[in-house]
Amino acid sequence: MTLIKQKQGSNKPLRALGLMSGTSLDGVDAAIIETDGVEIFSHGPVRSVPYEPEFRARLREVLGKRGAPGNLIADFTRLQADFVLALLAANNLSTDEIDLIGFHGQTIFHDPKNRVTVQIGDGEMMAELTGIDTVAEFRHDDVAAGGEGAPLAPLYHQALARDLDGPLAVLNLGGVGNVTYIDGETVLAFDTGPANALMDDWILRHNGAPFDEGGRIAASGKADEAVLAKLLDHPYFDLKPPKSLDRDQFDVAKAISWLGLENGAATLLHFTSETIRRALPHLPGKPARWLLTGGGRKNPALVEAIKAVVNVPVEPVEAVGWRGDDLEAEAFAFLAVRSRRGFPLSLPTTTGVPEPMTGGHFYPAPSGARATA
Ligand SMILES: Nc1ncnc2c1ncn2[C@@H]1O[C@H](COP(=O)(O)OP(=O)(O)OP(=O)(O)O)[C@@H](O)[C@H]1O
Ligand SMILES: CC(=O)N[C@H]1[C@@H]2OC[C@@H](O2)[C@@H](O)[C@@H]1O[C@H](C)C(=O)O
Repeated sequence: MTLIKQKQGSNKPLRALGLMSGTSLDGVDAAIIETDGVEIFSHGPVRSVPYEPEFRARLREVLGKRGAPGNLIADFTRLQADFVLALLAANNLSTDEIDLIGFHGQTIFHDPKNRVTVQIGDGEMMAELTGIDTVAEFRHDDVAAGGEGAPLAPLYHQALARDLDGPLAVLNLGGVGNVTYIDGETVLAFDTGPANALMDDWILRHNGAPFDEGGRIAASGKADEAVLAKLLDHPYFDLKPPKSLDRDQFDVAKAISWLGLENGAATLLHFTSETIRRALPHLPGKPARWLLTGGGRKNPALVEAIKAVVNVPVEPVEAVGWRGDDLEAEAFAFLAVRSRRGFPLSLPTTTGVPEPMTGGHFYPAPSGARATA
């Protein structure tokens, strides 16, 4: 990466490393950026590592629970700390060249209406193991203040989009889907519905693969219209934003159980694209363009179905030079810097907090504890 010379002053850019483990449970992503919390000055090295099936199963076991065994939290944190050190070593960076880690952790439970959101991961241990100052627990304060606690990437989307013409929609197709509508200073966001999680679960159960590569299985089937209508008959889609979802909030197992592999996959894929149709009336205007991020943008069958729904250009975020595999890790690097600077992480229009709010908990690295990378 080309590292810019750091500006002096209170808002000098920091070199931050974001760590994201998303609802797909597919693995962990890390990305380094340089930012002052407003502008992004450079995009640095990235790294992704898939979880071993056994580790994924351990995470899956605690989904929907309000806590996790201490040894899982410690193993999860250690794995991510080792991953940070490996990323630095691979890029000849030492730990003292990184100012801050933004450690999202793994969401295992999300119930903002009852003011609870649980991300496992131990920020203090991360700071100790890496020797790098760490910000964690990004969603807690938002939820405690009555916000949804999610999505949090929208302010990063807005920062990235500052030179692009609006109105545009950034659609993240992860385990859960979330959209950010941006038009100048207007930014509005919410979770659209399930994106890949239900499809992944279906494929895993039926043929043991982690996901439907290229959407090929779904493309070889036919969506069952009656089942689709039943799935879409859910109060979530009529709720006005802000709104957010837990990974497993849609229990579709019974409705689709009798469908075969291909038709079940096709039905779930169209369920995802139809959730976008249901999102349209909640946007403040009609986006002139949709930019897709997250793993679902690599599923051509899903992308085609979304194109048919929105009827304006739909492109991967790479079309505007962003990094679709790394955007969320970058977002938590960005948010970590904003947290240190006391800048808002969320707005009434992104999570429903009563007023723009900062958040995140700071864990300073113990002095003299710089790990060798
Ligand atoms: N080549 C591909 N073909 C089809 N689907 C793919 C492909 N690559 C990734 N995906 C889908 O994308 C998912 C991973 O997406 P991503 O990494 O954006 O999720 P995440 O970050 O865990 O989720 P979230 O944004 O909800 O936290 C995979 O589980 C899979 O369903
Ligand atoms: C509670 C939680 O972890 N939500 C995730 C999830 O995954 C996608 C969607 O649901 C989004 O709301 C959020 O993640 C992204 C990174 C966000 O906060 O912007």
